[in-house]
Amino acid sequence: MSRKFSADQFHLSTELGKGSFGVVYLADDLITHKQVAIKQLDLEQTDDLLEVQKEILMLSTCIHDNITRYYGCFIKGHKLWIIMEFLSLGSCADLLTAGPFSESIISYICGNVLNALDYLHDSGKIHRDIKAANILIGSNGEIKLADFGVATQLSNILSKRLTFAGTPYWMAPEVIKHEEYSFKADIWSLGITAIELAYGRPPLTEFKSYEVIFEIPKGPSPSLDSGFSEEFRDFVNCCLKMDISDRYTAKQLLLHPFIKIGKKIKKIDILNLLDKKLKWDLEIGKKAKPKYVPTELRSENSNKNKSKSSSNKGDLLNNSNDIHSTIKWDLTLDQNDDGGDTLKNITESVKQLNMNPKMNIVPQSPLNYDEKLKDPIQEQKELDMKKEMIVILNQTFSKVSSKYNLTTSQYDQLVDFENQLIDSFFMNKDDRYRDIFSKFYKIFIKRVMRTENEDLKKLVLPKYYLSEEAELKQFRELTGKKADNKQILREEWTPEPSNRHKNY
Ligand SMILES: Nc1ncnc2c1ncn2[C@@H]1O[C@H](COP(=O)(O)OP(=O)(O)OP(=O)(O)O)[C@@H](O)[C@H]1O
Repeated sequence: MSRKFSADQFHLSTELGKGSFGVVYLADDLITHKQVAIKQLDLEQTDDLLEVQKEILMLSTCIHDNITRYYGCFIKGHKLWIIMEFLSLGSCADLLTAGPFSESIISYICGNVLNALDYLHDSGKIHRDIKAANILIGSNGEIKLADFGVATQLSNILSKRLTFAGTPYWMAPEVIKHEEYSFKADIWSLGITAIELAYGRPPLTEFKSYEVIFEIPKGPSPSLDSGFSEEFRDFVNCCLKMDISDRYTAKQLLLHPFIKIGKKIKKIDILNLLDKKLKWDLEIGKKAKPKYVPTELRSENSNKNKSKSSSNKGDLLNNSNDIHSTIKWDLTLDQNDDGGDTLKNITESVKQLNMNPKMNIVPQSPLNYDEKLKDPIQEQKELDMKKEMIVILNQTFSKVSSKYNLTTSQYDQLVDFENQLIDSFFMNKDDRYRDIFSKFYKIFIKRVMRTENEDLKKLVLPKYYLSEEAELKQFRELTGKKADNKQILREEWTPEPSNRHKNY
């Protein structure tokens, strides 16, 4: 029997994550005293909502150990609230940010997802959106599929007003070609997900999402490189057969030798993924997720409190808490279950990191990228880049030291700073980690440019940025137009951009 819900019975707290269509929050159910996850979707068109509600009602009858429970849904204001089981370790995609998974963990995850798919396919249902972001992990290491059906219904509705609905990297060729497709489309997506878990991203990410829809049907099927075991490579090949009739079923894949490898996985192995993720978040200085702010409070919060990327305009207050509050929150959640020992380990490692912020923890992916880099041309390229960076740093150093007459301690500190810069780009040769550092610099500079604390701005930003920011401000005031980047400014403001540039 389905329960009736109302918004008043839920106390929403931290944001758990964002998807294409909405935001997911952790909430306390004040009636059952249990924690649930609530997905809030901004829906402007209410005419299709009945369909979505029916779909979720159907989902709530879907009960399986490897499928996230959907308890029900209701509409509040212009939002649809979907109430579901809370899985405290989040999604595989969340944990994957700290590095690819080992083969045995991938086998364990695939085995569990296959159990869910076998159940769904036997009952005539297709998931349609298998990917790491839709595989959730509970505090006991349990693996559960989420977003089943809901995503499809909603994307149908939302695509009427959005140009972009979903991401095609996991889509089977027959789905892209709009051919008739069956439950075998889920098997293709599982194969792509297995590759995603092994490399940290699905195949073909070098293409934009609108380009990839032409690439997938062309073939050949993606595959794993020879660094992986024979069993794993064969498993992926069985999932990724272009010809649907050759593609294995969930039942057949459950008997595949690769799936046996995951049977020895223990809860601690899964919890270690969380440990690694927490360390990684700490390493990159990830901030706590924003707290939920009820709609009624929105008007009291000025525009500057808006989360820019959120589709729920004005919903979120930027949280001033630092990373430690996230970690504390994560740990308290799990303290109620029987994972005591592992949690102690996590607490200890986090404590150590807090006491010694200089402790050098660089998250290592299970794949050794140094090992993988055997190509001599690539190695030479690496060496050349490093040499060039050192040359540039030395030139910078000598310019700074001659201009500013450094003390011994300033000199030492600059040397440390230089070494850290080199390490951040060359210690780990995986592009994703390097990319994080360059993204970090970019966002940091942008944020400082926007601060109203002029002293801080002057302290951190070079003169070039300060002058440019002043010009942007003047441009906005005079034209009433928003100009957020150099390009717009140059196109609309300066007649001869190249000359202006020479002034700096
Ligand atoms: N039941 C849940 N328990 C815990 N965390 C959840 C739960 N559901 C979702 N999340 C978190 O919220 C994030 C966003 O979920 P959501 O389903 O909205 O989007 P998605 O599946 O990641 O992407 P998309 O909607 O584009 O398919 C997830 O990646 C996960 O971190």
